Amino acid sequence: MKKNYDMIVIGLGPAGMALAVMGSNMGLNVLGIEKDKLGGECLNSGCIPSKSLLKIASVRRTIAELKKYALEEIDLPLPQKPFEKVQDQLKYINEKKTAGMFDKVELLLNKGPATFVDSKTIQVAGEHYRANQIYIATGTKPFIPPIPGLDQVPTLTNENLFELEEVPSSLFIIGGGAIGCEMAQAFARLGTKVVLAHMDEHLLPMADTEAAHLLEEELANCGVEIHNATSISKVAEKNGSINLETSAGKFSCEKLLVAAGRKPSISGLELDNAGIKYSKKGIDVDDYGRTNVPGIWAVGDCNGKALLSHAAMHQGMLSLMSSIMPFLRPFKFKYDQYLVPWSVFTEPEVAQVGKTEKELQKDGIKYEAIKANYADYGRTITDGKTVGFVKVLVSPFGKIYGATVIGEAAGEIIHEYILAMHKKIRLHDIMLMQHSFPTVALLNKRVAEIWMMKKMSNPWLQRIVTILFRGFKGS
Ligand SMILES: Cc1cc2nc3c(=O)[nH]c(=O)nc-3n(C[C@H](O)[C@H](O)[C@H](O)COP(=O)(O)OP(=O)(O)OC[C@H]3O[C@@H](n4cnc5c(N)ncnc54)[C@H](O)[C@@H]3O)c2cc1C
Ligand SMILES: NC(=O)c1ccc[n+]([C@@H]2O[C@H](COP(=O)([O-])OP(=O)(O)OC[C@H]3O[C@@H](n4cnc5c(N)ncnc54)[C@H](O)[C@@H]3O)[C@@H](O)[C@H]2O)c1
Repeated sequence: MKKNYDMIVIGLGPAGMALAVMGSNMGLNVLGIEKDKLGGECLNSGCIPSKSLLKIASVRRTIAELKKYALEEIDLPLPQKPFEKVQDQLKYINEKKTAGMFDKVELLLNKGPATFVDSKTIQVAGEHYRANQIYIATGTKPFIPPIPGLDQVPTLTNENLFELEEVPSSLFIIGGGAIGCEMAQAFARLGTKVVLAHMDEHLLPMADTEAAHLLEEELANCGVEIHNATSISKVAEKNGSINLETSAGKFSCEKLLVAAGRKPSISGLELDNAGIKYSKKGIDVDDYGRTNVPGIWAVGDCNGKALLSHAAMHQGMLSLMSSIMPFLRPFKFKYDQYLVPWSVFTEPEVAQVGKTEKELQKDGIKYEAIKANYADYGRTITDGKTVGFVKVLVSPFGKIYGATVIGEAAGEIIHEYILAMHKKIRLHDIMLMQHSFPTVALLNKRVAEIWMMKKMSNPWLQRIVTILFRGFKGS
């Protein structure tokens, strides 16, 4: 028997959740299909467990630094089943928070993967379901690089990392992206000897180079051994240890974490049955998230446009709006009309919006880089958080091309620049806006003041100011 719906959503991570919950709240008849757990990778094996582990590790680090805060030093506590704590938190969020959002959605949870029968029909566990609009939101899986021997040894990825029973004595991480950096710091702070190696020139390959170098220094201060621009030629297991041969030397470790990027999770969907086009990068979509087949959309990480939860949710919202409107042109539903910021939750945090210096140089755009340092501000000094800077890339007239923040609360204060760039607010507007003192966000105003003061150091401007000032005083 076929069942008919207004919309079917395949995969209930951030993208699918946004679609299913918003659609059902608009009164549509929605079927949500999830082969595993509600919340997808983000909630179950990505953003949330990684932040939970980072928090435990950060508290341990604070205890190790008690002397810095004029407090008596105490023995550093050993981790007490941190992964159980992480799993308890996931269970709480899943059962008490996420599940309640789906009360108006018909759910097929844990009944098996969805596969396409044709462009309007989906099959789950032998049953057929139909809808005129079908949204694929199946996310990604860890990419395992083709390194000889890697497929013969036990590896950790984000899919099993947070289910460990014990904190390992040593961990080798392949990958210096967001996952590699966050987990390197978390495990090092929990007492693991961590070595991180990756192919790129610096950590967080997409980041501002200066911020990446500062992060590298800070991770090294936590005890992480980092090898940039390193290739790994062989991996093998012997007597319970994993041995690696790399261009930076030979290494041996108890556990090996692979965090070398992602691949789209589309195998098993039988996309060919519906004639949907895809590549290694993901399902092909246009600017609105539409596949080549009318009525079928691919939203979130599975289309390979941006591998971030907030982008996945945003795409879900935009694609749903696009499905409602008969004419798309006048509405701002194109994905690329919106900036995609990102934050990495190490200490110091790293956050970015817009272009980096490298990108502006490549595009031949002239810019000024204005920086305010955390080390020069009373609040960050009293907090003991002096590592970091706010860097804004700006045109001579204050147009903001991009901003990088590295330091305490970077992921929070970057939002001022996201809004500024989104609404075309210039740097002098930020200077003229009062910021509450002594918040970390006041560093954003300080950057704008530094920019303005730099302008005022021009001898011609100084002459004009002097004439005007004296002239008015005299009148
Ligand atoms: C360790 C780690 C930390 C991260 N931290 C952050 C962070 O701090 N901030 C951030 O923005 N992003 C972070 N990310 C990225 C973030 O998790 C993803 O961008 C986000 O989860 C993508 O959402 P999505 O809805 O597109 O897909 P997913 O969350 O991957 O959800 C896809 C869902 O589809 C289901 N599915 C797949 N195939 C089928 C099928 N055939 N039938 C039914 N169901 C199916 C899957 O089971 C899954 O539940 C992190 C990722 C990792 C791995
Ligand atoms: N805080 C966050 O927003 C956050 C946190 C974690 C993950 N994520 C998302 O998850 C995605 C995946 O993260 P990731 O860290 O796995 O990947 P990534 O794409 O960010 O980085 C990949 C890393 O793996 C290295 N690498 C790839 N192949 C290699 C090889 N053969 N040998 C050695 N090194 C190799 C690269 O040099 C690079 O350092 C990211 O795109 C990110 O958007 C976001």
